[in-house]
Amino acid sequence: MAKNTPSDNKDRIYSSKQEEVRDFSFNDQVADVFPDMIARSVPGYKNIIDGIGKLSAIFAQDNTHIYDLGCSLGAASLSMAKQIDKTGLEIIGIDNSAAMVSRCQRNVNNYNYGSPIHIIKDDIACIDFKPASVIVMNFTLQFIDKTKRDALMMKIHEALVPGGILILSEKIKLGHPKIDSAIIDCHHEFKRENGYSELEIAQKRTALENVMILDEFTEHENRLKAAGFSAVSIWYQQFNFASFCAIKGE
Ligand SMILES: C[S@@+](CC[C@H](N)C(=O)[O-])C[C@H]1O[C@@H](n2cnc3c(N)ncnc32)[C@H](O)[C@@H]1O
Ligand SMILES: O=C(O)C(=O)C[C@]1(C(=O)O)C=C[C@@H](O)C=C1
Repeated sequence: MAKNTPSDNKDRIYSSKQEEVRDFSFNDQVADVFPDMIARSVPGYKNIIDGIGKLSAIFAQDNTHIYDLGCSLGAASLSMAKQIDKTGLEIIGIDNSAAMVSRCQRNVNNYNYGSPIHIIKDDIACIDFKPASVIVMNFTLQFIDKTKRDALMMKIHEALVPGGILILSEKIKLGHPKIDSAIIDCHHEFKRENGYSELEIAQKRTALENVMILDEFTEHENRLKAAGFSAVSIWYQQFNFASFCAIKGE
């Protein structure tokens, strides 16, 4: 197959000028190119996926559930399944995009690691959790209605067993306007270095404007502490992309 054809799964969604840029959605077009899109858009994505596997291997407890909320194509679920060595675990990946869920199910079917992975299509704001030792939200909370975030963190804290961990990765706002602007420039440079044009960067930014609503680290920290988490820490950050871990006290 020729290299630069649309069927090579390379993200070219915003490469042509669009009359009107529609709100970003996790549809078939996005799901088809998602691994390329996220690797070229999120600094440190591969390291974070690997780190989620390593952290979850430390915090997973026998006979509990592991959740991957907003699992997309299952990258975090698969990293955890590969790295966790515990018994009686069930990994549950949940996403409300039909396009993601069907492709994720195929990805999961192609692997056979220790713990079973179940993929469910649902809205994570409405699910009932089973007792969990690890809950992952890798760049998902930023797409959840801001008014629903506090309640979701409380539900997650309640679902965790003592000593359990939430691993939460987010694109964040930096506190100071000058620093925020400089770091956004660094992120755009990262995208340029990964082959995105000015038009692609600008159109994607417009598409995300109403659907991806960012919080500052302090807002995340306050929300997690208010939900009951006893320890909140950043374990990875590159530019305005960070991953936190929050532990439920024993
Ligand atoms: C940036 S992607 C997450 C990437 C993925 N966690 C990974 O590590 O590759 C955000 C995902 O969250 C899902 N999502 C957004 N809102 C959701 C909701 N209310 N319920 C379930 N999934 C949701 C989207 O469909 C999308 O697949
Ligand atoms: O901030 C951007 O420009 C992004 O592309 C970020 C981001 C994300 O953080 O989820 C947005 C949508 C895609 O899922 C991939 C990456």
